[in-house]
Amino acid sequence: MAFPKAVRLVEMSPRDGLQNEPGPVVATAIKAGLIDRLAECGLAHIEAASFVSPKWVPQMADAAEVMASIRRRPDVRYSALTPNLKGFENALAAGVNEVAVFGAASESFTRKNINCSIAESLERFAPVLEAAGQHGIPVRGYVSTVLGCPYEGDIAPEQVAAVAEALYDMGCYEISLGDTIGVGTPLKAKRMLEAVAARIPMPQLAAHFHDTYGQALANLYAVLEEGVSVIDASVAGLGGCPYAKGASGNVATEDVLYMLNGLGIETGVDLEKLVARGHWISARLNRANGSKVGLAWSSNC
Ligand SMILES: CC(C)(COP(=O)([O-])OP(=O)([O-])OC[C@H]1O[C@@H](n2cnc3c(N)ncnc32)[C@H](O)[C@@H]1OP(=O)([O-])[O-])[C@@H](O)C(=O)NCCC(=O)NCCSC(=O)C[C@@](C)(O)CC(=O)[O-]
Repeated sequence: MAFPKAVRLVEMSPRDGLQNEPGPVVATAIKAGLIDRLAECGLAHIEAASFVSPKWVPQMADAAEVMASIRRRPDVRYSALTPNLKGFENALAAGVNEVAVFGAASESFTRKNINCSIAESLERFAPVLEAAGQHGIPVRGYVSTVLGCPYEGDIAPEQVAAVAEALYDMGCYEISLGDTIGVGTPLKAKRMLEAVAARIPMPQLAAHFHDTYGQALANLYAVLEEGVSVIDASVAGLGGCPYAKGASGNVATEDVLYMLNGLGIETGVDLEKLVARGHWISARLNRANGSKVGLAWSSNC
């Protein structure tokens, strides 16, 4: 299979990147400032917030305020996580363009993350899909732990495919496949993707890879070869996983973009501006920039 001509980048840093940030809650103005700066780079889909329980994820407690503070652009889709109907109603009131439900291929991870079984999670998502349909809001579906679980280890590709298919059949327009703890390797990623793509059309699949073991770019290359054309990434590699100590954030958007540019794949995103945004947010959070491209670019390497 040939590489896609164009890739849609879905920017994760305001949500996946910040939800697990240690220390004090990041100020709403910084979150909104990050989203606005990312939109200026040409990123057309930004996951801006999470309408989840503030007890579970305190960093996302100001989701509505973040949505109210951003300078909305008509060419940008602002999406948010919604684990249940309550989250959906709050997200709708805050004016999101799109929502996402999030499940996992592992029973243990599902329990730790959203406090229910896989079957119960699907039952909870059904009314979200129904309400979203009534309001014309597209719903994305996430499947976590597609290449390994911090509690159960290896996850069978067929198990990933079954959960992905259930979300797709429910009406999720796109399924994002999450290597939550970044343990995957390219061949494993290909095999998992093949199992899912046997049930869901490839254009409806997205790759959401974390970089804990430094494999994310290699894994992305492998699934690009198979025809994946939607990639989730986080500027400066922001993020982590609350259930896997030491897990890294999403692959850095700058690093993905540099690779895609090298492959001649269109994204519509400006790398120079993005590198500046990566430095901007790293300085605000007082943390090291996790993008190799960001660091190299700025040292004139
Ligand atoms: C799903 C629940 C709510 C279940 O949590 P629960 O405790 O089982 O829910 P509950 O229905 O019993 O409610 C408990 C309390 O939460 C409130 N509540 C209930 N729902 C909401 C809501 N939507 N917004 C605000 N508040 C809410 C509810 O009103 C109640 O408040 P209380 O009466 O105690 O004051 C909880 O487990 C939760 O919020 N989990 C979120 C976990 C999370 O956000 N994880 C990170 C995102 S997933 C991820 O990062 C992976 C991904 C997507 O990036 C892909 C990858 O990398 O693999």
